[in-house]
Parts: sequence; structure tokens; C-alpha cells
Amino acid sequence: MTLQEWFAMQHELDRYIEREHGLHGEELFEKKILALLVELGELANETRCFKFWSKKPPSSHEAILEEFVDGVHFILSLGLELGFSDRDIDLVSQEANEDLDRGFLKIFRLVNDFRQSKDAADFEELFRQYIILGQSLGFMLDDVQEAYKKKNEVNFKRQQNGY
Ligand SMILES: O=c1ccn([C@H]2C[C@H](O)[C@@H](COP(=O)(O)O)O2)c(=O)[nH]1
Repeated sequence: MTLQEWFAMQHELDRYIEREHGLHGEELFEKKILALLVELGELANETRCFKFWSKKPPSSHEAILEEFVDGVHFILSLGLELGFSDRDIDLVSQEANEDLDRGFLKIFRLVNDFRQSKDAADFEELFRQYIILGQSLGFMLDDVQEAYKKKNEVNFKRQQNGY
């Protein structure tokens, strides 16, 4: 899937949600920023990477991947809000974070930087670093795109079922 196809899938879902909830023209940027921060917290919780006080293991690889792609939805959606969907962002890298906690904290900071600046370069850096966080969790870009497609479909069904 190309990046343009990825944005197009998100665009369809966002438009469906907006129609379903009568939100056409509503300012959703800040809500989507908050939603992304919440998803990041949920993702960190599933990995349990920061829970030095607990011996419980992390959630399954699948559960963590599903949380991860929730975040991808909101990143794409934020890019669409600001008209960045035609940008050529190179998401392919071999990088991974050496320390997961710091990887998460970096994304929280990048989300806030992007919230303030609404700048294309900050958006691209956020998207790239989020993909690198995924690689640190063991997800290659292809896994992420496949899981995204599945969750996108689930999101449509949820809307159709009165979520
Ligand atoms: O405008 C929106 C609003 C929500 N979602 C998707 C992203 C996540 O996959 C899911 C979040 O749903 P919860 O399970 O957190 O309610 O909804 C979008 O793609 N676009």
C-alpha cells in the first residue's frame, strides 16, 4: 500500500464518521491530538514497559499491534486535517529505539510539538518516529499496514452498528 492509498483509506473512514455524527466542518484537530495521546497511553499500558512495580507480562503481540494501529489512524487523520496527505514521507527505516520508555516519551513530545506548530516537517517527524516505535515493538511496516486495514474495517463496522 502506498502512503497515498493509506491516507485515502483514512479519509474514507473519517468522512464516514463525520457524516454519521453530523460533524461536517467541525474543528476536530485538538480532539484528535488528545485521542492520539490517549491511544499512546493505552499502547504503553499494553506493553507494560514502564511498570517496574509489576511482574505481569505484556499483552499479546496481536493486542499490542491493534493498539499501535489505533494510533496510526489518528496520525493519518491529523495529517488529513492539515492537508499533508500528498506529501512524500519516507517511512522506511531500519531504526529502532534502544529504550522503549524513552521511545514513548519522545512520541508524546513530538505530538505536543506538532500540536503547537501544525507544521508539515513536525508531522513527518512524528509519523516517522511512530513507525520507528512500532519497529522497536517488533512490527515491520508491512505488518502495520495489514493490521491497519483490518482495524479500519472494524472501525467502519462499529460505525454501522451504532458505536
Ligand atoms: O475521526 C476518527 C475517529 C476515530 N477513528 C478511529 C481510530 C481508532 O482506530 C478508533 C478509536 O476508537 P476507540 O476504540 O478508542 O473508541 O477510531 C478514526 O479513524 N477517525
